[in-house]
Amino acid sequence: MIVTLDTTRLALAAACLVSYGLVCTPLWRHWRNNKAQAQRPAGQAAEPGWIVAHASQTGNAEQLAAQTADTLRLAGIPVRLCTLSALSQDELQQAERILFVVSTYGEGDAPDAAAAFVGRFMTGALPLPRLHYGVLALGDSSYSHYCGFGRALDTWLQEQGAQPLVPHIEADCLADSAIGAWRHALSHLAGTTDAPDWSGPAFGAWRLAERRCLNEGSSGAPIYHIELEPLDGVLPEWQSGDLVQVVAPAEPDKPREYSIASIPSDGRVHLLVRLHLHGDGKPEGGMGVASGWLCREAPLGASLPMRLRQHSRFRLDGNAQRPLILIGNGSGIAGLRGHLRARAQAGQGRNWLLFGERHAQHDYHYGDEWEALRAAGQLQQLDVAWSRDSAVQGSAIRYVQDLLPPKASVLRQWVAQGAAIYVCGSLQGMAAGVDRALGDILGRNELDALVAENRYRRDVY
Ligand SMILES: Cc1cc2nc3c(=O)[nH]c(=O)nc-3n(C[C@H](O)[C@H](O)[C@H](O)COP(=O)(O)O)c2cc1C
Repeated sequence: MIVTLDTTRLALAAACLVSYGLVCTPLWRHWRNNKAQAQRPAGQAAEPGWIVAHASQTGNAEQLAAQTADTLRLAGIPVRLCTLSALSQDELQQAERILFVVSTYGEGDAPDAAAAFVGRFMTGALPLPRLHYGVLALGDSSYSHYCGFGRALDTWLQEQGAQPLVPHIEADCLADSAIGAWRHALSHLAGTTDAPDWSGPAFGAWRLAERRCLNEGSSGAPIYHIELEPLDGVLPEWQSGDLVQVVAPAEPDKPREYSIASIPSDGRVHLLVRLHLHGDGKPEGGMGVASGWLCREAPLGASLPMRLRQHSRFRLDGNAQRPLILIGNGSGIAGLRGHLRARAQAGQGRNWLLFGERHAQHDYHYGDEWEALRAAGQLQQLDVAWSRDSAVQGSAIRYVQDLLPPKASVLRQWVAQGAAIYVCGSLQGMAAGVDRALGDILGRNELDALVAENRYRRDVY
């Protein structure tokens, strides 16, 4: 045996030992966890698992939560993946480790799916001394209440005595650096180095095949019907309610999302894009980067990077056989058009469309399609509100939400017959107004029950 007192050699040997330990510890934990799982009698939970809870409106937080859970499972850790509102008081108080992945909506609010959690727990005190937690907050720094809900949740948890496992992480527009930091923290917490690939599907090349302005002469900003086809000719699968992410050349790292207005049998992806005008409302005053490029600057035939994204909370899914009440305004008609086309294809005629815009003469987007569907018995009820026309005529019905109270008894009837309600369009004014009108007509508890049954779905922006 060679014994040395050379300090350099000793330091090197110590460093080797530490590195060896660092490499082995995760492997050992992985092995130990797998072994513990294998030895456990069926049905018996051997060690308290982790919970990964998500609150998501359009699916980003839900997807990241699922990837978080997969990474933990890969490290041999038992995980329960659920929505925030599915957590009971007992679970919260008994749990030792919960990872929260939450987005922010409205003006710093929780997504719809977390409303019950906020109402039940966050308005009061709930001692959580056992709990260790992490928060990944998704948001967009162009909103004034950046990551408002994630921050509020983090503060509330600390006030209840819960201990952060890592400082909360904020992801601005799903920034890679923040998602990377979360993955890194996760690998560290789980003691694993073999995290699965989290990157989304690659952007494909699509051709701008058709574009036409739908509202020439309107006092509102121009709105364009746009059709795109894949350059390689292979149309991907999607369902009505899904979204696309489009990248404009001037902002390659900030994809914009639009609802898909068509179904695969149309052979193309249709979008309805409102041209965003700055300043005085004239294109010379400046246009939105993505909408300006899509609606005006990109020449027909141009190729653009785009990918499709599942929007599970706005799909028909379990509501496909139910009567549908579709409520929207402005460009929100895009997502509703996808559903109406899917329904027509499936031979489901029990549909009721309520739509609001400015002028009957200029802003009845796809009006000929709605009239044709109605004539064919595929749209049982159609109600429209014209905000600028009614102002001139002195009518009480100005916005789409004003259509609801006069139809209260029909609405109750449809809901009693099992109808699902889909709302698509602007958050400001419309979504809150529709929500209030529905609450008044059906009762808040009934509306909350519809949310819980996935029969009240919103795609609002
Ligand atoms: C209508 C609307 C309102 C939003 N409000 C906020 C906000 O107040 N603060 C914020 O940080 N992000 C806000 N966002 C951005 C979302 O949190 C962000 O897009 C997030 O990635 C969505 O994740 P999700 O798909 O899981 O819901 C808003 C997005 C939309 C469409």
